[in-house]
Amino acid sequence: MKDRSLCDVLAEARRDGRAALMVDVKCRSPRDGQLISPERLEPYVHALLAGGVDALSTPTDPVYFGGSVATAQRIRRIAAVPLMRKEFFTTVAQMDESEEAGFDAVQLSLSTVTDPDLFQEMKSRAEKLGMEVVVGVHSRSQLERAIELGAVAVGINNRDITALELDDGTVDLSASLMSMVPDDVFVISESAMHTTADVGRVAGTGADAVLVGTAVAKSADPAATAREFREGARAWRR
Ligand SMILES: O=C(O)c1ccccc1NCC(=O)[C@H](O)[C@H](O)COP(=O)(O)O
Repeated sequence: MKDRSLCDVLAEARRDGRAALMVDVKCRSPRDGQLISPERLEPYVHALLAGGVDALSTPTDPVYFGGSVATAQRIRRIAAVPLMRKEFFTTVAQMDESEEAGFDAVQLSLSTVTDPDLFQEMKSRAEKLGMEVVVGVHSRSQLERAIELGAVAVGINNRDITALELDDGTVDLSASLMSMVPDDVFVISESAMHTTADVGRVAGTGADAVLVGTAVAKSADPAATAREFREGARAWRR
């Protein structure tokens, strides 16, 4: 295990009775076009840190999300919080690449890594390299499978990632699946949160973290929005 641990951050939030705030540093979205220009990357990440973000993720896919491993390394250089990689992973070698780039965690989505043997090989390799694996799910059956696979953390994506964000997504999905998750599995609810009320509603279902991308990137004051979302994820749990 690395010094920085996403699960430690989630456990700490759980002990504090709040949901942690994760921000997805997404340079481009298929729905909204460019969100973070290359010259804005470092100021943006500094703003998130100033806003008290607990952990970060970033999609490294260049085609739809405008990301890259090089961009992730720029984030890594300035952010001491846990960093999770999102990607349409296709090879086990990408686990080594993730570790070398400085990621603490990878999200392996059951929607995109559909070959069970490849999924298992990627998971084992990532864990062997000391990274944490978040199993991405988008349905009840995928959540059951994630639990069977011994996931320590699941990312419930409120959007169908295979629709490339052109679906609206709804936090109702996280709300409906929460009761199925055993206590010893951490839950990150991801996507389709636009307001502090959305964040609060998800935190209120018992998620250990909320992961927001677009709403923070589009905000005129990302530090203030991160602060507000973090506070929302705390206040609604009381
Ligand atoms: O979720 C994945 O597995 C994934 C893989 C490759 C590229 C992107 C991926 N996910 C991106 C997202 O799910 C969203 O950007 C993220 O949850 C933030 O969503 P939003 O707040 O709605 O912008």
